[in-house]
Amino acid sequence: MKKSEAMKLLKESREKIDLIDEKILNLISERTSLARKIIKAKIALNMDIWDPAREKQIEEKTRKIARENKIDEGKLIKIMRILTELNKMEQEQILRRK
Ligand SMILES: C=C(O[C@@H]1C=C(C(=O)O)C=C[C@H]1O)C(=O)O
Repeated sequence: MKKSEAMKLLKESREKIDLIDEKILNLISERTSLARKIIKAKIALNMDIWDPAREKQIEEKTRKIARENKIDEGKLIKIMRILTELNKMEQEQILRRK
């Protein structure tokens, strides 16, 4: 591959990653903001913030998608655990403000 072609390929790929990253971050924000509705429902249902059964369901779905896409299961699980921790933190903050 010529250097100029390589530079063009790198630039175009990074531009695509930038767009994907922006979508991912917006989706993370949307996912986290759902904590407001979820904690409201949990208060009415007298439910704990932490729901291990639900998190197990999410983990199993994550493992399935990781296998289907040949992505490291452990790493994808870690990412999802961060997202669930983020959501639980948001629920706890809302609860403390009530
Ligand atoms: C969002 C919820 O609260 C917690 C966070 C979860 C998540 O971020 O997916 C899942 C289960 C709960 O531990 C929920 O109960 O659905």
